[in-house]
Amino acid sequence: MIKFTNVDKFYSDGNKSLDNVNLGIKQGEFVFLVGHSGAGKSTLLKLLTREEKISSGRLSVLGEDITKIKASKVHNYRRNLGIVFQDFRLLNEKTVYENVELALRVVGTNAKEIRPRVMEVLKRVGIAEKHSKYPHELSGGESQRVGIARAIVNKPSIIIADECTGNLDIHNSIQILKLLNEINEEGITVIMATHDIEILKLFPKRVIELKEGKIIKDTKREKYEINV
Ligand SMILES: Nc1ncnc2c1ncn2[C@@H]1O[C@H](COP(=O)(O)OP(=O)(O)OP(=O)(O)O)[C@@H](O)[C@H]1O
Repeated sequence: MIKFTNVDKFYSDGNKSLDNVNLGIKQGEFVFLVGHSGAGKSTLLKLLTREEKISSGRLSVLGEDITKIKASKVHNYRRNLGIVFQDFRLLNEKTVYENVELALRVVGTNAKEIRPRVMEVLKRVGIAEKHSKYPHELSGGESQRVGIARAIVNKPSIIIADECTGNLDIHNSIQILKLLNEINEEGITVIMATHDIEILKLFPKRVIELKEGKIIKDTKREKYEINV
């Protein structure tokens, strides 16, 4: 359902960030993307979210050639995605409830459905009792739970997470990974870029390693041999 075929990505300064990437990810897989800083992890994720466009090759997601989507229609495509950020990106002047609610409002959800869906998803991530708090009143782990609630409230097919545990301690990172794992077990594809070696050890998943824009390893081994 995600297929990169001979994908290159050059930025406007001529920097080649992805070099002939060939990669298939099936619906329901959980994939870690690893590699040194500058290896191309964020670039690969940005191609999937259509924040950036490929320079050559082909990229299809959910059966659609996403390079052909017009800029004015990209928001429709993104409804299939739940995006989780390292720095949470919550709106500071909105409560937990309102941050999640907004994701439903922007896609025109029926007003009657909104409250039950927001509360259900806040319960799902274990943060329902904090629904009226503001982001500055939350810990990092709590903030990321809200980030995940916002990402899943529209029932996406794919979760894209760029270093989503990068600002958390190991305890909170594990809690967030457990949550992503549960979400994945419901059939949602999870693609997560990480530098977090402890997480890779604890959650044996497919690991794709990038180096200088190329995939140099793609493994489903129980224990990934860490050299990042
Ligand atoms: N907007 C941009 N314009 C020009 N070059 C860029 C841009 N974004 C990234 N790059 C370059 O592309 C390469 C890959 O960067 P990318 O951010 O994808 O790496 P990364 O593996 O995610 O790194 P990190 O782990 O530090 O986040 C790097 O050489 C980077 O300098």
